[in-house]
Amino acid sequence: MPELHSAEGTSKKPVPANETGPTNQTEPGAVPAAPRYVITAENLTKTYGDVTAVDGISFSVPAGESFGLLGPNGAGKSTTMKMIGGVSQRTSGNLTIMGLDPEQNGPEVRAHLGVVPQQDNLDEELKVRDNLLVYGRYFGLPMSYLKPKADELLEFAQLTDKAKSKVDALSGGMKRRLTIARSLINEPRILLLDEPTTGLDPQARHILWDRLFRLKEQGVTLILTTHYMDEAEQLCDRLIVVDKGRIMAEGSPAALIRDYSTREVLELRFGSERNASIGAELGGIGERLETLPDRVLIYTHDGEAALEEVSARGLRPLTSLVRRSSLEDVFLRLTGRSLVD
Ligand SMILES: Nc1ncnc2c1ncn2[C@@H]1O[C@H](COP(=O)(O)OP(=O)(O)OP(=O)(O)O)[C@@H](O)[C@H]1O
Repeated sequence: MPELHSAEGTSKKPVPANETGPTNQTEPGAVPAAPRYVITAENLTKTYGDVTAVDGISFSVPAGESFGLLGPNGAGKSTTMKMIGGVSQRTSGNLTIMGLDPEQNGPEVRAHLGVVPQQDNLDEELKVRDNLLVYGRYFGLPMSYLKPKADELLEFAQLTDKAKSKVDALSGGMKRRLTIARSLINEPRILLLDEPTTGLDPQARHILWDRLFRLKEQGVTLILTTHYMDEAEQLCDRLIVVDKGRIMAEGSPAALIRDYSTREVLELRFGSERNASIGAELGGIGERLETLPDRVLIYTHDGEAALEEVSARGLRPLTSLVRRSSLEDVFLRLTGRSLVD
C-alpha cells in the first residue's frame, strides 16, 4: 500500500497503478489520460414527495480541487453529498464519480471516496485506534496494512496520545479529527465533508482546517458543505452558492466577491428603532444599501470616504465599522437573506 502521509504530512499522494478513472480515447499502448473531472453532475435533481431538495444542479470538479457547497440550512447540500456518496438515489439527472455512476457502480465508487458525515458516527465503545482498525476491516484491508496506517493517521490527526482512550472521552474537535482519520483509511482520492466544523470552537476549527489543507496539498479532492462563509473562504478553491436546491452563483471566493459585491462594506448601527428608517437619509452614499434588523450596510469601494459622507450629513451612528466584503455579502446580494438563520 502506498504511504499517504510522510512524517511531515506533506508528501504527494501516489496514485495507485490500477486507478485510472474514466479514460479518453487513446491509441493502443498509450498511457490513458487522467480524468479531467473526478465529479460531474448534470441537472441533478432529488425530490422527497412534494419537496424538491435538489433542483437541477450542474457542476464539475477537477482532480485535486477543493470544492464547496455554500448555503443556508435546507439548501440541499447534504442531499447532494448523499447522492455523490451513493447513499441516496437521484430522482433525475446525471452524476459521475471518477467516470462511474454511483448507483450502478456503488462499491467501485465507494473505494475512491472518504466520507465525513455531518454527525460523527464513531463507535463510542471502542478505543480510538480500534475505531480505525475496525473501519478498515470493513474495506477488507489486512491488519499488516491497517496497523501502521492507523498509527500514521493518528499522527496526522494529532491523536497519537489518545490512541488507547475511549471515544466518548474525546472533545468534539478530536472526534471530528478521528472521523476524518477514519475516512482516510482506504486512501481515498476524494473526501466528502458535510459541515466539517459545525459546533466546534474557533481553535478546534483552525486545527481541522490545517489538516484539511494538508490533505489538499497531497492531492486529495475535497468536497465540502458549509454554511460558514469564513470556512468557504479558507478552504475552497471554488464553490457553488446554493439556495432552495438551486445554484445561485459559482466561482472562486475572490471572484464571487468581486462579481457580486464591492471591495468594502461600511456597517452602521443606529439602534433597532432607527435602522429601518435611516435608509432615505443615507441615499446616494456608496453603491448599494442593505437594511438589516440590527444594522445598515453600505456597499462601497471606499468605506472611510463613505463614513465621512455619513458624518457630513450630520448622521451619528452608535457604532461604525469598515470591513472587506465577504461571501456573506454575496449571499445577501443573491438572496436578500443572511446565510445563518
Ligand atoms: N429524508 C428526507 N425526507 C424528506 N425531506 C428531506 C429529507 N432529507 C432532506 N429533506 C428536505 O430537503 C431539503 C434539503 O435538505 P438538506 O438536508 O439537503 O439541506 P442542507 O443544505 O444540507 O441543510 P443543513 O445545513 O440543515 O443540513 C430540506 O427542505 C429538507 O427538509
